[in-house]
Amino acid sequence: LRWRHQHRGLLKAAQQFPGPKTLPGLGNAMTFICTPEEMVKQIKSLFVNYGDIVRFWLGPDLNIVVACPDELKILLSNSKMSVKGPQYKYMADVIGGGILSGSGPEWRKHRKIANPNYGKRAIESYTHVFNHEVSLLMEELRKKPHDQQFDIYKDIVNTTSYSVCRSLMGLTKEQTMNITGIQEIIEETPSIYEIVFDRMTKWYLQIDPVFWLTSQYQFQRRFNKLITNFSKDILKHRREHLKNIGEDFKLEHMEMKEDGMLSVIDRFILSGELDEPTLEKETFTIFTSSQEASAKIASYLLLMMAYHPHCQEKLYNEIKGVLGDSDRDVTDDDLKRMPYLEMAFKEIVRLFPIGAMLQRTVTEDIAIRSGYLPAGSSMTISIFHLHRDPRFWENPDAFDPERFNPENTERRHHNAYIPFSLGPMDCLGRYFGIKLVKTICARILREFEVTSQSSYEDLRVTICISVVTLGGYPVILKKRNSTK
Ligand code: HEM
Repeated sequence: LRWRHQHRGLLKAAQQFPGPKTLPGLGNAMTFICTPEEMVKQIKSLFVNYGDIVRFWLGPDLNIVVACPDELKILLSNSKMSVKGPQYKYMADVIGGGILSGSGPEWRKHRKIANPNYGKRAIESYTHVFNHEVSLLMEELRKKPHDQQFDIYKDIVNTTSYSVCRSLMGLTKEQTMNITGIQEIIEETPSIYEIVFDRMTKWYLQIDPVFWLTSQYQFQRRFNKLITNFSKDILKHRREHLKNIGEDFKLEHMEMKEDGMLSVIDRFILSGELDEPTLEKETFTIFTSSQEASAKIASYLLLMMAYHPHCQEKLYNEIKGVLGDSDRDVTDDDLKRMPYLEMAFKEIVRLFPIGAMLQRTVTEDIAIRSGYLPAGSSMTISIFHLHRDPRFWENPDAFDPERFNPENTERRHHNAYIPFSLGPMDCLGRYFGIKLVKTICARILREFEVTSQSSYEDLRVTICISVVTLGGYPVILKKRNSTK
């Protein structure tokens, strides 16, 4: 009763918006106690039953789900919207409240320090590292037994992880291979995100004493120790490296707006702004925000090519036209000459977004078309459902890169496509991810024809922070005749 009295303004404001019936204390939290696949349907049914702006309560948190693209663009770009929502707390329990799950002055400071390494010019300087790591991947793929199906994500995630360590984090190949616990971290990261997402969506796991009784909590504790040791090791290497660099060089490169000569970790250390525990968490965040997303998108792209041979043929001809028959490095100029690869990439991040659902805290009342979002509520956006909304996408679940040819792009509702989010908290690593994914896929598809024993109709996906498949990324690689 006291809660109702204290929050009567929020309760009243909630009445502006339609939404499902609530249970005392729980609100609509029970809606999300279901199988992962059911959850995707439950969220869709909210839009179908209640329209573009829907309210639901996760316990005491009022969520207003906005599905109208024009409204979304304005809201995400609004400075009053640069506080991440309460559900990010469960992410912060693992990666800290910094660049990926934090808000306010701390987040702003970290983002500003890291920014120079994510610009286009800095990413250009990573060409050699990306290609070297992909060459090692190609060697592994060539050893795969002929005609045997395997989960390609497991190979690609090593490539993306090592690429990140050797570019954004500044480590040598040898240091990367020997970072404490790197392989365990790579293998267990999907499980930790499952736990985080479970806590975001299951009300009883949000009660700390209940969570502490679970095996998930034990796993999270162990994983957090892995993170600490992993990050300590990386920080040690970078501190040793920085001792041997002149002060003028450091000053000059710290000032640059776009630059890959210092690593992100160097910038965090040199800024002097982060205490040791924060440095450790942020070191892991820089790693995890990039390796997982890039590996997933590359794996989806290859799987979709396996499921859509006519698209693969078109893409193969484009890649072969640019790279010829040799297994040479892929450059930025090469990628610019691959428009179909760009279209395929865009279609992948439409269907399988990395930030499938976002949440922001409304810090002050914000006027919208049909009323206002009250301070203290959360705005929730389902990029997954926006990208499959039949009002904006014909045959929305079908894979069709042609949606992104210039004519169709022109015709489409521009704000209905936000794979990297929008506004001050948009994706920092888009250029990094795009280039790494394209480099991996162009080189694999040039040398191998990709097939699968399953078909697109068999693909089952769910939301677990990003969109994940329930059966991995099962492909068969067959060497093309013309490749050397
Ligand atoms: C390749 C496909 C990728 C997609 C589709 C993607 C998408 C997104 C989205 C939608 C967000 C907003 C998340 C939110 O507000 O909750 C985000 C945030 C972020 N992404 Fe990505 N991402 C990708 C790859 C990467 C890569 C490779 C990196 C790093 C190299 C990266 C680094 C980040 C960071 C640091 C943020 C937090 C930004 C902030 O809050 O200030 N992402 N990404």
